[in-house]
Amino acid sequence: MLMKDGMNSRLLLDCAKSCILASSPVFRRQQFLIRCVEGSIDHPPHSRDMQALRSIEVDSESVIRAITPALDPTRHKGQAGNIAVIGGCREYTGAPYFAAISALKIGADLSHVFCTKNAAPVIKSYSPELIVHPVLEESYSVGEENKRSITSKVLAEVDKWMERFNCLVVGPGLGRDPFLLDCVSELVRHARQSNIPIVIDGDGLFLVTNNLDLVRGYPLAVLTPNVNEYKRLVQKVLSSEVNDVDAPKQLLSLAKKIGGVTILRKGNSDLVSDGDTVKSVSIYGSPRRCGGQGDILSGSVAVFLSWARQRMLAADSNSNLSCKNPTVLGCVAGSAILRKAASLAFLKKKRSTVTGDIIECLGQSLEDISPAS
Ligand SMILES: NC(=O)C1=CN([C@@H]2O[C@H](COP(=O)(O)OP(=O)(O)OC[C@H]3O[C@@H](n4cnc5c(N)ncnc54)[C@H](OP(=O)(O)O)[C@@H]3O)[C@@H](O)[C@H]2O)[C@@H](O)CC1
Ligand SMILES: Nc1ncnc2c1ncn2[C@@H]1O[C@H](COP(=O)(O)OP(=O)(O)OP(=O)(O)O)[C@@H](O)[C@H]1O
Ligand SMILES: [Mg+2]
Repeated sequence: MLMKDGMNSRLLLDCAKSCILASSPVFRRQQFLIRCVEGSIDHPPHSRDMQALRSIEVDSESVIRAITPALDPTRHKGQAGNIAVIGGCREYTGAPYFAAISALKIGADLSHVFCTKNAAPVIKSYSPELIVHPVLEESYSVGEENKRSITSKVLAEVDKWMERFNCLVVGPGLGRDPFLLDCVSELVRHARQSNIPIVIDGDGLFLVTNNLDLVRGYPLAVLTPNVNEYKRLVQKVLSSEVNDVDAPKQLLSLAKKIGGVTILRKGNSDLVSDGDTVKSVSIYGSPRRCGGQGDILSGSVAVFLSWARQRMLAADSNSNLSCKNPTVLGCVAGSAILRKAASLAFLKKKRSTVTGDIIECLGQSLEDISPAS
């Protein structure tokens, strides 16, 4: 009977399946709430919790349909998105590749990677589709006396391109070398001066958590923390521990405290807040937790954010979406498409599903929601 008041039943069943696969007390509580909403438990004692769960779940498919641009023959290369990933070092070459190729597979026209010199040939060898710039340097390869001139060179190299990018993704596979992170801090400042949206993920969050002024008060910044990264952020900003019982409220105050940046807290349900509103995406994904899914998410968010921004800036924009913040819309759409792709990949590959399999399903998941023609 609770379905009648606007609940999306498929969405709830998706949500329930996801929770069944999880076993922590918090997930069991969510599962219980969903069964209450479905009506399979008669007199739920925590109706306020149920209402909270229902009120923040967003119709992510409508969001995707509203912001995905038509494939218009009058548009030229770059208009559907020109994305740059800043990441890739000695240890990690997979993460920046996953983020950058996902951006292309969602529908961006161009995808760049700015990485360290030795990571570049490896990343290039994964795909000829990516434009790879071997510009970053780590401490071990530079003498103390060269640091300043190398930083200027890196900034000049990236600045040549900066104005063309619709969004930067900073951090997948970036590593934590102090000199490299100093350089990247400067790049973030330059992007901010140029009003370019920035998605901060992975080691970019390590950098930003220790230097919050880089993003504080910048409405075009999106942070996409996983469990560890979120814990560090909460400890640093709120001087408290993660509160799983009142997760939306804590996320809201965290985003507010950093001056209205948008935060996508990844987990069983993905929660999104810009300090003003909280949305959740709980559609069924996959029980496989292979590394790299967060990288797909960051590349996807970058593209959808760019599309949402274009749509919101368009003079004829008359979308009736309840939320108009393009960073929130980008996060919701990115989360939903990753989850759909993960679910499709798991149907085919089961326990052997890896990140590449999910990337292969990105196109189909978007096509199912917003057909190309
Ligand atoms: N195929 C690939 O190339 C993939 C690469 N990936 C890339 O990996 C990077 C880290 O991301 P992740 O998700 O492993 O970080 P997270 O859960 O905070 O850490 C787990 C534990 O490890 C530790 N730790 C991490 N980095 C450290 C470092 N540099 N040096 C020392 N310690 C470090 C950390 O310790 P703590 O931070 O608590 O001190 C925690 O205990 C990031 O760039 C990501 O994009 C992933 O995207 C997956 C696919
Ligand atoms: N417990 C979970 N149950 C269901 N889905 C989850 C769970 N945790 C994460 N996910 C899904 O996986 C996506 C990536 O989250 P994850 O926590 O794996 O990021 P990450 O650790 O940054 O990944 P990466 O390995 O790329 O760095 C989330 O957006 C969400 O859709
Ligand atoms: Mg990650």
